[in-house]
Amino acid sequence: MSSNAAAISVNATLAATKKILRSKIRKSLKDLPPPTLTAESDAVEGHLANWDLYKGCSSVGIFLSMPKGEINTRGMVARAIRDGKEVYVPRVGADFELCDMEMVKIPHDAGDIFTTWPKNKWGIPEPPEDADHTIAYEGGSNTIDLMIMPGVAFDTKANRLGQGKGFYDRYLMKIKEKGDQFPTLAGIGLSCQFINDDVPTGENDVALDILISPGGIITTNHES
Ligand SMILES: Nc1nc2c(c(=O)[nH]1)N(C=O)[C@@H](CNc1ccc(C(=O)N[C@@H](CCC(=O)O)C(=O)O)cc1)CN2
Ligand SMILES: Nc1ncnc2c1ncn2[C@@H]1O[C@H](COP(=O)(O)OP(=O)(O)OP(=O)(O)O)[C@@H](O)[C@H]1O
Repeated sequence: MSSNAAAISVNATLAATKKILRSKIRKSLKDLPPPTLTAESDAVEGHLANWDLYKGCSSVGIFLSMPKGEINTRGMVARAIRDGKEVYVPRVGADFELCDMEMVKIPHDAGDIFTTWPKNKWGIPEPPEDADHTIAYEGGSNTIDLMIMPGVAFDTKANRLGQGKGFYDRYLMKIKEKGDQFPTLAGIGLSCQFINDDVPTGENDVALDILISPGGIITTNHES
């Protein structure tokens, strides 16, 4: 086998292994009773709120949760705004196939974005394209101190398995290519998403600095 063919086969195996793990965890998430999802989301919010790095940071990147099968971030978003942070959220834009993403600042007068902003194909609210929004890392400013990352699964070394489109991994690569400093990367999720087995990883996957589970903050030895 040529080295090129070998690399393709390794990547195919990696993608298949990730897919199996993704569907297993997605099933657990689907079966989670709504009161458990709410209680666990509140617990994660509590740990975030008490974390010194969060308390000291001025800008936070966070995702707006999907309607189902994902930790509910409404409370965390509202809290970060109340705490006076600049809060940035993803906008994936109209062409999903590009897998391109920006982090857009929530304007101070935005109101209840979960009800007023348009929803993308996954039911996630997104900042409207036509409004005059501030984009993170544009013109070398508006950087993000703390990036709260979604995931399907996280392992004990803070490796992350995402939704399988590579949006966040590509976004982080853009920051690196611009020569900007990485934000602190914190993965959040529900209990069934923190697994003892290793998450399969490839060369594009970026390990996180810290995990926040309903049980508390999990620090790692990972050097960012
Ligand atoms: N709340 C939230 N916002 C986010 C993310 C996320 O994980 N959570 N993203 C993180 O990257 C980006 C969006 N990426 C996503 C990629 C795929 C799916 C998804 O549900 N995909 C399949 C699932 C079924 C399957 O493939 O088996 C689908 O289209 O139904 C959702 C979000 C940016 N915004
Ligand atoms: N930085 C990158 N540049 C180019 N392609 C990438 C990059 N990161 C990931 N990809 C590609 O995107 C696809 C999905 O990657 P992967 O399965 O790692 O996504 P994920 O980390 O689960 O998703 P997400 O980051 O959206 O949560 C793969 O084909 C992968 O090769």
